[in-house]
Amino acid sequence: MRYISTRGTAPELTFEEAMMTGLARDGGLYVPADVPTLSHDEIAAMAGLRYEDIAFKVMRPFIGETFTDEEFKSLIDAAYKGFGHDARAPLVQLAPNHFLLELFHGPTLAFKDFAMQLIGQMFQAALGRSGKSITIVGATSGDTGSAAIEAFRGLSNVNVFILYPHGRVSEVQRRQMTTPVESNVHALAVDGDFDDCQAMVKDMFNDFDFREEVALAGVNSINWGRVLAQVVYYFSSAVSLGAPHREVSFTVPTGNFGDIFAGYIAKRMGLPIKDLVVATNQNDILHRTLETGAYTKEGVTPSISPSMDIQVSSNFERALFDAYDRDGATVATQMDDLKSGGFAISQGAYQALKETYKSGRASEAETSAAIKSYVADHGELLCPHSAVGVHVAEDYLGTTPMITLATAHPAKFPAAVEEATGIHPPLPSRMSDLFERPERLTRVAHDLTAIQTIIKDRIA
Ligand SMILES: Cc1ncc(COP(=O)(O)O)c(C=O)c1O
Ligand SMILES: N[C@@H](CCOP(=O)(O)O)C(=O)O
Repeated sequence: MRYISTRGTAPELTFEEAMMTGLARDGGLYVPADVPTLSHDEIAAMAGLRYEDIAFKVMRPFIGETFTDEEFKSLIDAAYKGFGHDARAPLVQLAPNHFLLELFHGPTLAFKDFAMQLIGQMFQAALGRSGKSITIVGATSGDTGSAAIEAFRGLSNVNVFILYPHGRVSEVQRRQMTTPVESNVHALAVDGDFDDCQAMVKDMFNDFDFREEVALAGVNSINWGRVLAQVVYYFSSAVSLGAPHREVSFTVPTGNFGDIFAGYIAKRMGLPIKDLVVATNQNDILHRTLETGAYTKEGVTPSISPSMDIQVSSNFERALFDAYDRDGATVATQMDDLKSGGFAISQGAYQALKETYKSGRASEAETSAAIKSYVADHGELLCPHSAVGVHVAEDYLGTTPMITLATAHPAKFPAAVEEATGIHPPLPSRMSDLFERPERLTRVAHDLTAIQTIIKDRIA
């Protein structure tokens, strides 16, 4: 299995190389040269299996020779053993044809744990073999950062620096990043928004001297391993509702487009998915793009679903690459145009995107109303991101079962949940002292060179 860049000029890599490399050297994102498929019988045989066993069957074709089967199975088992639910990703029925996929039973209470816990295991195995040390630099709107810190805290051969937008993550998210005591984790509060943080991380990858000097690695969804691990729960949930014998649809609260792109990969692998619905909050660039064919940046407006406050949606590049029949030069040109405000997608590529993705948006009022009505009518207390999902999904309910992804636990966003319902969602007991733990963070300006200096000084 080889991996190629969405911009067409970086070297082809193996799975292990792509995982450890992060961003391609031409600025693109790695994708598999060919997407492997699973037969109807292979998918049918997943019925009744443990989540871990489905994970092995789904991911094995992508990893080449990186791990033996036995090694890979034990990494998967280790990744999910700390989850607070035996099913790992349980399905809850909301209405006759509407289901909620709870992805918040991992250690940091968001769907990021599914990929980050496994990436943590895979990185440790690969670094153990090579004897190397690395510096992970990540950007977060709240959840990737806490999941990454949890997965890598205390490791002697990994330093983790997380850039988050100061004042724009929830207090629980911030404390999850700032209270771990291990000296290898560093929370950097940036004066800017998530897009600024993500752009600086990509700039660090494009600064080849810095990249070599600190042995830079990425755990954002830049990293193909992140997307791959998220493909699994599309299979586990669809199979539990009768796939491959019947179709299912998914609605996915979307920001950086990694999660819904994982759903698209599941479909390419042979899972019978009817609709893949992109659900955005008021920062609705993806919905507007799918409505108009023009990707046009506007400012980010802080919302009650802060993890989706994103305008430059990293994995949309992977979607464009396929929509343009894998023409890396065209993708590179469009990504250049994005720096100066946006680009128009060609008619053929736009049609391809429209055939693959449907979309909708939830305003702030609609999000709050969904939080309120789903607890009142369905007994399900939702986080604001999941509420965006169910609100949008309602427009697509029909005869095909719809699965909406619940991407975070309501207790990560207590202010928005309490405002909508009057209910204060409690944190699980293992983190009930989160608000008593001392915080450790560094305030930084939106200044790439200054942040690179901090990173170099800290790892020296
Ligand atoms: C809780 C939550 N929901 C939804 C999203 C959007 O997911 P993606 O960036 O993969 O589109 C994020 C951030 O990634 C998130 O943290
Ligand atoms: N919402 C994310 C943003 C980063 O997304 P990623 O999937 O590329 O890591 C977050 O919570 O940080």
